[in-house]
Amino acid sequence: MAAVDLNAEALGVPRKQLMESSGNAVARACRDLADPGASVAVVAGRGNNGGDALVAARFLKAYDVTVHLLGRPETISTDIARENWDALVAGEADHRTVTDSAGFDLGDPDLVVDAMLGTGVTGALREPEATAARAINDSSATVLAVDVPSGVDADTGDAAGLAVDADRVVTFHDDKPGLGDLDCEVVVADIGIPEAAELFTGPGDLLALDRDAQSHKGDHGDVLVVGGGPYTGAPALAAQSALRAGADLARVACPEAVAREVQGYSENLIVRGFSGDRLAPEHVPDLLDFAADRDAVVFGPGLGDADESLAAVREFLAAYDGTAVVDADALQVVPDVDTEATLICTPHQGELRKMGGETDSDWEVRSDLVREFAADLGHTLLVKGAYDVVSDGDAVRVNRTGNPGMTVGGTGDVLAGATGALAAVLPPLDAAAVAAYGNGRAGDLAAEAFGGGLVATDLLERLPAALRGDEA
Ligand SMILES: NC(=O)C1=CN([C@@H]2O[C@H](COP(=O)(O)OP(=O)(O)OC[C@H]3O[C@@H](n4cnc5c(N)ncnc54)[C@H](O)[C@@H]3O)[C@@H](O)[C@H]2O)[C@@H](O)CC1
Ligand SMILES: [K+]
Repeated sequence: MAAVDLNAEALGVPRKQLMESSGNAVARACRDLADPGASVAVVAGRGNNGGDALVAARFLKAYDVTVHLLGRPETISTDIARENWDALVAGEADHRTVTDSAGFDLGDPDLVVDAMLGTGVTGALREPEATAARAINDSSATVLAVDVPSGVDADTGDAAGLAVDADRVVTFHDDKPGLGDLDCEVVVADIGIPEAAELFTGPGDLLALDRDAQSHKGDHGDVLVVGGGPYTGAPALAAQSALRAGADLARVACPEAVAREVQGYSENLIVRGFSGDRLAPEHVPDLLDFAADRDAVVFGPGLGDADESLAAVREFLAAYDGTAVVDADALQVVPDVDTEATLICTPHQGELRKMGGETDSDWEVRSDLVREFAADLGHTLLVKGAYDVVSDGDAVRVNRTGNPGMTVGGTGDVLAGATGALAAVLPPLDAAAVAAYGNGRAGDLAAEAFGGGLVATDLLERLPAALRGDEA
């Protein structure tokens, strides 16, 4: 929800506007439950859940409304909730502040609006919320809960002890998993979050990358790039990109003949050579051993399309059960390989056709085609284009970052490496979507400096800023 929220904000629909819609939906539910003139007690906490109800109070002119704020106004935790409190006070609405539990008097209302806590609840209800919850549960009033009954965890439905016992819940945007088992009516209100906030990647998607401060080396991915032979820059770019996208370790397995050259691109890479000048089936057993201890493998950069190299990819995937990103020439083996592995395939539209997939110049039509093909394959697809389409066969995400300067060679290798790094820490669909977004943003930052003259290494340098969400 926080991710969708940020994406909506980036689309020009700020949180305060959503709060206004939420408050309006709460007021509508009140009108449903009580006749004009009825007494309504709005019990508001200090977060945005309370803020929703403070807005609702403004929409209930036909009722006898009393607003109880649990806590001192200075402790309201968000600006938008505080602004709505200030508006009620300035408008001389009937309001009280409850600074200790002894001071809470619910009165005898016909309807209670429970807006103490929503999705921001942590742990058991503290005071004065606990006292207020008991008073609400003891009263004979109809109880309308805002978003989720206070004290209930919206994800699990569990309450850490006491929770409000609601007659109805008006929840926002989407059903919450934890509300299913509650013994009350649940109404979902559309609060005007644009569909695009969920479909298109945006800054909210970067929240998935927030790191635990307690993390250790290796927690953020040990990525193996298998490639090189005819080309040496591609595997080096992909592996460096994995590091720039946050992996702790990036290794390259490439033919001995080019290992030195690959290592020469960067001392940050761990390069391991296998015999000869190209990947062949004889290398597979060793590679499988090596890959078993890695978090993700990136197959393809610079590999070429020699028959024996493609046969090796096929053999590898048939025996591998980890996570792999498949790019470039390696893509063509995917449709007829039987594998337990979780694959993220990163074709451009020409490669997609070569795999047997269809495409279309209209991105919406393309989205459906990509979803269907991903479902047929049983793998995640990231199909590159002006609008990148990502699908796991079920959900679809579309990425709009990037620019025409990125048609230069090597940007696909950067994307494949970043996808590998993110696949080590995120589910496949998210990894592909965030990688596409970050890669495109890195390209946009590079275009600011170099326009159509940008090169792939410019993206590498900008990938960390892009994945941090720095403005272009
Ligand atoms: N897109 C969204 O996410 C939207 C969310 N909205 C509302 O925002 C709510 C989430 O707002 P917040 O994140 O501000 O969180 P909440 O308002 O649910 O709770 C945060 C507040 O509760 C306090 N608190 C937490 N646990 C407590 C406990 N056990 N006992 C007592 N106090 C406790 C915190 O200190 C903080 O002041 C949603 O439930 C929904 O009602 C809406 O405004 C519309 C849009
Ligand atoms: K609530």
